[in-house]
Amino acid sequence: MAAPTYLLGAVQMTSTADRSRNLETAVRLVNEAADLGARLIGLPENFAYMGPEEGRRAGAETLEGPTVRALSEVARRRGVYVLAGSIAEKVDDPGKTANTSVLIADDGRVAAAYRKIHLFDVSIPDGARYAESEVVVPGDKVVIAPTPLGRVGLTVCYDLRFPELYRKLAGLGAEVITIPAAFTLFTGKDHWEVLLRARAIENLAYVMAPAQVGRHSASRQTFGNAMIVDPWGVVLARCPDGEGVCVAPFRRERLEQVRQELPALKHRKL
Ligand SMILES: O=C(O)CNC(=O)[C@H](CS)NC(=O)CCC(=O)C(=O)O
Repeated sequence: MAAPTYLLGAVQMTSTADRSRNLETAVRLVNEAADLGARLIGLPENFAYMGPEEGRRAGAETLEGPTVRALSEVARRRGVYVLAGSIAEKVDDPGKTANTSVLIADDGRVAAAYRKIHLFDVSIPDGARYAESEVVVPGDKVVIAPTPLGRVGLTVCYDLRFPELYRKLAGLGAEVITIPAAFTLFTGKDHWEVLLRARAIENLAYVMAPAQVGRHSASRQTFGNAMIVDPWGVVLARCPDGEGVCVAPFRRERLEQVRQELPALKHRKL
């Protein structure tokens, strides 16, 4: 029987090219969220490394690598689920990696892994150019993880702009949708909250969105505003600027009430 109520936790951090500091910060903030009572705790996209491309590829790991292992240890020790927002996962193509979100269970085992499907190939009007598909292989699988905390649907960052992925997750029974991100400041200031709340409202699900924040290098600045949104679209918790965590309750009764009062998922025609 799935837990009726528990706390979700979203981490906000400023990852850089300093891997050991990033991992130290990630572990510290997961522990902080666990201290606050959170049982499903998410880290942002690329929490382990944000820096020059060569360094990202050089540090690519498998799901048995040191980054996931370190977080598995925390998950097991604290008895919490940890979403390793995304890591650069080693793939067969030596020039590329996958951008993979890994859900680690409270016994330390990998419960699910999702490879980011939509890659950020965008020239931002502020001058920055992103060409993620030059270095990342896209995933092609929709991933839902049945857990004792509910059915968790995994997505990453730019996926947020593609509602059809979230519809598929809703069809698979998603109750909590995770969206770890490194949204740019430029797009995030206008789009991030609107899109997160829309995904929660239209799919009548909790949304947990850990985020990168602040300045990562001379040319990269992210929006932050890690948040937790309820199935009515209400922002239950939001991180203020800087590194930290925010927590908010998942309540199954609330989820079921909202779905009963507003049965839109049953009214689909297309
Ligand atoms: O580049 C890195 O170091 C880390 N990777 C990212 O930050 C990823 C891929 S480039 N960013 C996004 O998907 C931003 C999406 C976004 O901002 C939007 O949809 O508006």
